[in-house]
Amino acid sequence: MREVRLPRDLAGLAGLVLPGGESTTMVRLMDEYALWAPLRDFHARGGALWGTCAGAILLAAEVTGASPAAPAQRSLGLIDVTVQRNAFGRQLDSFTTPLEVAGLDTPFPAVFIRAPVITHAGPGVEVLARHGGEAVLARQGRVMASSFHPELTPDARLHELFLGLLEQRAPRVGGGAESAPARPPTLPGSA
Ligand SMILES: NC(=O)CC[C@H](N)C(=O)O
Repeated sequence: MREVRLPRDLAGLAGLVLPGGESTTMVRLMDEYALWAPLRDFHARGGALWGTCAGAILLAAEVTGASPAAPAQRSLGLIDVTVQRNAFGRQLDSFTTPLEVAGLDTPFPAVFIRAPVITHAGPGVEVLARHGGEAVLARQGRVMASSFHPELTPDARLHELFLGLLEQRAPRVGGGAESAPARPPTLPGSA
């Protein structure tokens, strides 16, 4: 596992998690570090992607603001969904809830932090969970999008689901682990 900040960091990876944060800032950083084409190429070459919260916003085909007045935002278009940002209100309206997820026997503890919802899913998209009627977890092929933050709970079932996508569908991208640059292990960052 390694942090990906620059296009070259993608070499040798089979999957990529786009974390939560602030998607407007992340769009600017993707411009700054020229990540748009390499990320699309990573997907086209068989890489699996999972976006959580702001990461899900980045993967969506279309992004809308919480109000019609909010400006539209560019996105990668790697999963055929429309995502509405900040759909549950402000930071103070963040919450945790047990979520029924298709394929899991017991509810998943889902942490929503100023989270988006999926307002439209195309025909190729499987909606795996809803909260209050709104889609909050979806998958299309080897791309997953979750409104919530599975990394903030000890429950690893969605991580397992993602790893399953790598094993089943994604050959290693960019020449295999052996040819990836050697790096010291990194601790998870605060982003
Ligand atoms: N927890 C998060 O990732 C919040 C996402 C943030 N509200 C955004 O629109 O980008």
